Amino acid sequence: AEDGTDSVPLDFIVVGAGFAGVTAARELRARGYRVTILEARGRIGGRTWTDTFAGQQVEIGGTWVEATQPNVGRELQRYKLELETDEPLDRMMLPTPAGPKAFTPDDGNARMGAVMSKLFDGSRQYFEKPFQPLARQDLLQKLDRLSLRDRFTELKLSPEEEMLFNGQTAIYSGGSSTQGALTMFAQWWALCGWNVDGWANTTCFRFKTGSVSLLSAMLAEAKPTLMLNTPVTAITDDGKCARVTTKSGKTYTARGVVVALPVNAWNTIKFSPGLPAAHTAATTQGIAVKNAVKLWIHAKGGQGRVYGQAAEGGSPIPLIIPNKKTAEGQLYIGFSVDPALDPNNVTQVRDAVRKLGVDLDIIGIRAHNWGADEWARGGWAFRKPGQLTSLYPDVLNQATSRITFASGDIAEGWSGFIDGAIESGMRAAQLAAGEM
Ligand SMILES: Cc1cc2nc3c(=O)[nH]c(=O)nc-3n(C[C@H](O)[C@H](O)[C@H](O)COP(=O)(O)OP(=O)(O)OC[C@H]3O[C@@H](n4cnc5c(N)ncnc54)[C@H](O)[C@@H]3O)c2cc1C
Repeated sequence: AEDGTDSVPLDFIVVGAGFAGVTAARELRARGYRVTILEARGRIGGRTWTDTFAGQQVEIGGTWVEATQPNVGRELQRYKLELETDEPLDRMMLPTPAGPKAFTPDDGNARMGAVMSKLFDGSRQYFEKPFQPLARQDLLQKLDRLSLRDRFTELKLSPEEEMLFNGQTAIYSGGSSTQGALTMFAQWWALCGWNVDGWANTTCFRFKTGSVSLLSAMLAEAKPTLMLNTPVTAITDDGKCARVTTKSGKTYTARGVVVALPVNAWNTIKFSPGLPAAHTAATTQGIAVKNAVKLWIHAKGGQGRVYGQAAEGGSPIPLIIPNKKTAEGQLYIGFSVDPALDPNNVTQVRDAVRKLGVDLDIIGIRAHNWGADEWARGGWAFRKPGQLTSLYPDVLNQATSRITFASGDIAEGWSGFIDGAIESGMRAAQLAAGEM
């Protein structure tokens, strides 16, 4: 009876032990329910993964958080966890029509901030409430159809100006600025307080004891039955209860299920009845970017704390950000969305980074392709044109009376971030418990 496999149903099943699922489990437990978590991987954390590389604690997925993000801030206080601040940058290598050029961090950020202000001009109105992205749906109907590329075209910036930022719009969008919605980045800009210091702060602070330390603290409170290596294949709501079937053929019955998978993975589960139209559209289109690779690059000293950024199309690794020092040199975080790059090939990585004007003497690489990861099927969330206004009004609701979805990919505030995953888990627990 205790394991839900016979006639006595469990209270709640949470599928997926990333931040959204673990939060939902804790919140359901706080309401007095017993929770079982079914997780496909052999570890918790999903698209966050605290590990070790070059003798240092590193995050293979989501890394940076801020105490000013509402959900992260609240959790830091609750469990008395601390953040660590990255050392300041020595210099920024930014693209110019004449090639990469070194800027002081103040100058480089100010120049990028000037472009961002133009690109997202109007967002104080259309995202007047940054945590309620549909508050001004009236203003968003047309705007939400624009890609970031459409907005660049409309603005007619000088090549110098556009190059300073289109590498970022391209990589966050998944490869090209035509793929990502203007309103996605504009919402981040609004959440950052409409200024470039706020934006720079999104890549500055990390959990001192790793993202896994927050998850572990939450789990200690949630006291779930946690089943790792247990992929779920089918979920049924028969009106009386929810039935969850695992790959090994076991079936668990519960009063409700919180499905805390990446949106891109929803369509790997057989749902009966089938998903509502908005949920189906979301998982068919995908929200997280498909080819996301994050690389930890270990290089001998020499280049120091240099930040490098390419123009759109300028390098298979358009962004590198320095992280910790090691005994031998310096760790850098690189991002790529180029399927042609072999992120474990030192020569390819060195050549890609050289295009940013940074010459690294690489002694080690630790890369993870989140797009190719079968339990992620994508990296960070970045909505496509139209997705906010067409999907959010429905996808935030329960799918059926006993099936509720949670994911950082569909947060109202910081979607694409850990904060958004926690937010979504909080909301899903309320929905599942019948409080909304
Ligand atoms: C490369 C990269 C860098 C990022 N950088 C940052 C950053 O610096 N700061 C930040 O705040 N955010 C960052 N993010 C985003 C952040 O990591 C995510 O928004 C957040 O972790 C998503 O949490 P989630 O719980 O919604 O999904 P996930 O963490 O993906 O959790 C879903 C869980 O479901 C499991 N699962 C999948 N299929 C099944 C199945 N069939 N059965 C059972 N379980 C299943 C998965 O294994 C996983 O554990 C980054 C993401 C990536 C990929």
